Amino acid sequence: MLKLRNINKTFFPNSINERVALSDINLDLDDGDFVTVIGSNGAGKSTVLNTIAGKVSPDTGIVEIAGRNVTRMKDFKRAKYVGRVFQDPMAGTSPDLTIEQNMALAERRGLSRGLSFGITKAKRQRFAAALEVLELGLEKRLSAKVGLLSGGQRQALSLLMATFSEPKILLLDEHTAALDPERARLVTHLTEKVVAEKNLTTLMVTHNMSQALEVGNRLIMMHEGDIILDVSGEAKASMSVEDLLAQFSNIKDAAVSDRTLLQ
Ligand SMILES: Nc1ncnc2c1ncn2[C@@H]1O[C@H](COP(=O)(O)OP(=O)(O)OP(=O)(O)O)[C@@H](O)[C@H]1O
Repeated sequence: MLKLRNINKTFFPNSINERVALSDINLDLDDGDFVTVIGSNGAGKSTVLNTIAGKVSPDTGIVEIAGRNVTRMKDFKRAKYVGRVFQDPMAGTSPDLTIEQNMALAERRGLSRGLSFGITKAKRQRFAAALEVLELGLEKRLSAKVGLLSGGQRQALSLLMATFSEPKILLLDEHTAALDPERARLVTHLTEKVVAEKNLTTLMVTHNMSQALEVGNRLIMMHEGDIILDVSGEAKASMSVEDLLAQFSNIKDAAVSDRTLLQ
């Protein structure tokens, strides 16, 4: 479903600010793979997601989504293949628009823009049915402004909107990190539910190692622009946080730094 081949990305090359963000990355995701991505600060996690979404153009290499070479496809065109949820609950939705207006926009993602939201009765029913899955009662608040929702509710709505048009790839960029533990658990649970129901191929960046082990069928660890560990299935299921830290130390002969270690 997703192929990254020999992806390299250096920001500000040949300058004093030069940063090698990705160093010959190769990654293959099968249909329905749910991959968690961990790594220390600056490891290149967001740059991988940005490269897949088309926000960052790689210096070399190929990005293929569902058999199509999208390496040079602009991000707004790629939007119909790629759904994304960011860390900031404010980022995925428009606060001044209602829930149904936000959803109408999400449904049209990647299509040409029209002037009206065109919310028909049938659409409203479809939106309500989709919202029911979240079990947050949002289906009864279709005409409420999104700015009135809590961070957790907003993030749950962002998740639904990102997956509404059934993207080929779902990118989750620390999407539970800004929530309190209870809401983070709720959104994680909803994520697992939506991904399983729609069989979405998913990459989820997290700084929380326990979450990275609990969720998904595969885990990759990045360090200095490189994928240094890739475990799946039974091997992942039987791993503990201590095992992960030990693996990191073995591979890189270094301790995992700051935030990653703390969680
Ligand atoms: N737009 C940019 N311009 C310049 N340098 C960048 C840009 N984006 C990322 N970088 C650099 O590329 C490297 C990888 O950054 P990236 O944000 O991908 O790491 P990350 O693993 O997501 O880190 P974190 O966990 O801290 O968010 C870092 O050295 C960073 O400073």
